[in-house]
Amino acid sequence: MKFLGKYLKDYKKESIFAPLFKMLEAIFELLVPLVMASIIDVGIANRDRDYVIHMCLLLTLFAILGLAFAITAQYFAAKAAIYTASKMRADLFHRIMDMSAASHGSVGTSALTTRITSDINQIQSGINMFLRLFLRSPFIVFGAMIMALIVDVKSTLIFVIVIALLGLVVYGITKSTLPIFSRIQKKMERVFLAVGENLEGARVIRAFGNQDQQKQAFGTQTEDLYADQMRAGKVSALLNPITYVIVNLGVVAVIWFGSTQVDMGILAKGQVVALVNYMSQILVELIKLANLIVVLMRAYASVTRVEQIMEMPYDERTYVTETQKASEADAVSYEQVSFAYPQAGEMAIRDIDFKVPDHGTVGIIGGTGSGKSTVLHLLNHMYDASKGKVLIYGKDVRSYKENELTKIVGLVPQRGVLFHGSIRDNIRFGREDITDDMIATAVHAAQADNVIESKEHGLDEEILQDARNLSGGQRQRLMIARALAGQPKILVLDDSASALDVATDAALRKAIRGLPWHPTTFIVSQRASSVMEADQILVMEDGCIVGKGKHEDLLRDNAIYQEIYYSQFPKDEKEQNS
Ligand SMILES: Nc1ncnc2c1ncn2[C@@H]1O[C@H](COP(=O)(O)OP(=O)(O)OP(=O)(O)O)[C@@H](O)[C@H]1O
Repeated sequence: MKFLGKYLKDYKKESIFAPLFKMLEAIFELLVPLVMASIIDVGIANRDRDYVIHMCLLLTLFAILGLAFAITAQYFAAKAAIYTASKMRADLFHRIMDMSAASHGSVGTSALTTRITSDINQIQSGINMFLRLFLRSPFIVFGAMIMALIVDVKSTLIFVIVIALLGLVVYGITKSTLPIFSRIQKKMERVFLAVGENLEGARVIRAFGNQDQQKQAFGTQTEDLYADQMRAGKVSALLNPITYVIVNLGVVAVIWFGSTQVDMGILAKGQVVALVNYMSQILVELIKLANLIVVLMRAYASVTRVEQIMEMPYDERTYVTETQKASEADAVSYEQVSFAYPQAGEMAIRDIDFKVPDHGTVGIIGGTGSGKSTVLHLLNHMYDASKGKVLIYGKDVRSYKENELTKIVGLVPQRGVLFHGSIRDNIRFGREDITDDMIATAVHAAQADNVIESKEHGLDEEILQDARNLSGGQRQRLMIARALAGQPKILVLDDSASALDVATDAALRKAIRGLPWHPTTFIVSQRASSVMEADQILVMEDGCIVGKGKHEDLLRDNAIYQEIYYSQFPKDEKEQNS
């Protein structure tokens, strides 16, 4: 709650005025039964038309003032709720943007999406309802009781019994439905996740003819959710009938008791009507209170979930101070590096040891899951190595600031994305120092000239959501251009030419070799043709480097390299060709 208080602190005025105006509205509401009673007992009883008209005008004034106060309260409550939610959403977004890869991986994209959308909406509704009702409803319940006390002390006992019974029923029902509601929230998250995955993977599902299985799995999940919703609905459905029965019994008791009082000349008829009205007001407010409790509990759960993300450590990576002269060493060195992903028991890579001189090219080849991408995740310090050291220009990567590393290492990830916006904006990607000439050089080297030419607006062509107006190969080339545009000293292509045809792939490698600033280049690929010209090839298997050297040496001595190479260039073909 301290967390929420931090946000509401900025809306002190609204947080005070909203309940205050709601209380003012409540005062008028509490006065209405008294005025009604005097209309009946004084105006109608004495056939005093003027009195009735005056009192009716007074009621109209109460209604207008009540409405004005209610609207003002709603304005302040909505303002505090909307601004708090917007600020929290913005802060959460910033927090997610600054999240380390490890934290991001441990929470997961779909959970983060739910927190920034539905959880923040729950918090917004909770704040809005809380500010309007947390004072008003108890105020009306106790106020109506006190007014009843003013009208007739003896009838108050009926009110006490009715309020106690209503309180018990509301408490019992809320207590038994709350755990069901929190289960529903969790199941709803799972349904959202399934919807998201199915929509994103719609094409894959169709391509594999997997629609029926997906429909069935989704059906099971929604049935499960439906069962809980029905359970909660059945229990909640008891609230109205039970409370109405109690209140109506109370009303009967008030009328019965009131009529005996009227007969004895202690109470007037209008006063009995006022008591009945107070009884109804109590009922309405207790039901509102029950709803408020449910909304607040849900909002509380959402606050906890959002807080959990906001409180995550900013950066779990470690940083060291090192002053070694950068230019004196190799561009990249891995010294006996091992690494296990957070929450994974096993090391994904073990004892990785190699050096790359400045301007050198390294090819990394190996089967799927052999650890190729993981080796590169440590190069730009996305994760801390579990053991050993990664050095860039002789300095531990942990001694570089994050923005220094992103300038030095230009990365084309295996599963990169382009964003909605122009091609130019995607290539420049917010880096103001990148000139149009640098973009042109990058586009040319990335073999993306014809991508730009094929678009009506060239570099200003809009990339649509999910880059659906680009082919897989076009996307890859633009992502390579984006990495090259900043002219990084180290270029990392993580299986990022897989959608290019062999000729374009070869032209790309040639263009990279001809780049004027000669970046040190890493090429990860499953294709032997993509890495065979590298100065050094690392062959990976099961998280380890099992071969290191030039193509000719590996082809002669390394069984795994031979296996990969000959599976792509069968011996017979080669012999026939030669
Ligand atoms: N974020 C992650 N969290 C946990 N384990 C991971 C993560 N990423 C990869 N791994 C595991 O680490 C191992 C190495 O994966 P990596 O992606 O480095 O392989 P790869 O050689 O690049 O494979 P591919 O050629 O299929 O891309 C695999 O066993 C994989 O399951």
